[in-house]
Amino acid sequence: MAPHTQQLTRPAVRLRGLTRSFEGRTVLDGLDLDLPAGQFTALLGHSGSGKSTLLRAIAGIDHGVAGSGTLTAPERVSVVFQDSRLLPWRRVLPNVLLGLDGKDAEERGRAALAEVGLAGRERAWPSELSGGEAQRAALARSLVREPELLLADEPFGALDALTRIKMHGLLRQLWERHRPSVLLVTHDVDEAIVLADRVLVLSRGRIEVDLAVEREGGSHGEYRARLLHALGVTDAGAAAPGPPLRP
Ligand SMILES: Nc1ncnc2c1ncn2[C@@H]1O[C@H](COP(=O)(O)OP(=O)(O)OP(=O)(O)O)[C@@H](O)[C@H]1O
Repeated sequence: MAPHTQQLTRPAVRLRGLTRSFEGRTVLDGLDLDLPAGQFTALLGHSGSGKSTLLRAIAGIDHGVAGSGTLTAPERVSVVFQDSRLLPWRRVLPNVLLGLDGKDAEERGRAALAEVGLAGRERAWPSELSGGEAQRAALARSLVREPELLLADEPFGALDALTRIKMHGLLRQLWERHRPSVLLVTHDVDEAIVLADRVLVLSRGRIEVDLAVEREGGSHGEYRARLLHALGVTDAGAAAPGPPLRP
């Protein structure tokens, strides 16, 4: 992606009255949402609340699904999933370049791999990568397409806790450098607060909570409590801290 130079004022994504149903069950129910250009937004919601359905609708990969509403999204959209979806029969660099041509494509692919910390692994097979490295390669595959909008569906969900923390740093760094609009679907309230400038909660088919996260001066604990409350989850740890482990 080209380095960010100016913020667009027009929303990158505009949804109005978005409805999606499966077998007569309404999952998204007249949902309205604007995602400003360049904003990092996280989307929380219970399992089955429709987060992936919403993401697929925005990505335009829900053909054949019953629904209505209007949707505006940018032209260049990249999607990252929980699994890297690298083709096992191609090495890392050709995976990153898949479908791209042009004489500078290879150079851009190498630069994207370097940006995600995979310089030197261009000729590795996907089976030789760790889970975290595979997700780095998936991020490079997105980056090289210079997306205006990056949609990420639980991209770190299958990673161990330490790798997740490293990937948080990487994603935030890439976002700060290139400023695509990001919509990150996650189950993890802390991940949402750490990464995003705005956290949405999807419930009953609509955006029920829209919380701005102040990076300077905001309280992680307060955001966490508000979001857990909105999700109807009792944080037993916070309510009853219990005795110290080593009195
Ligand atoms: N293609 C489909 N056919 C039938 N039902 C579907 C389809 N896609 C999603 N659903 C149903 O729609 C509901 C919302 O699914 P979705 O995957 O969007 O939820 P989610 O919030 O992403 O869940 P999770 O957090 O568990 O991934 C679920 O009840 C699911 O079974």
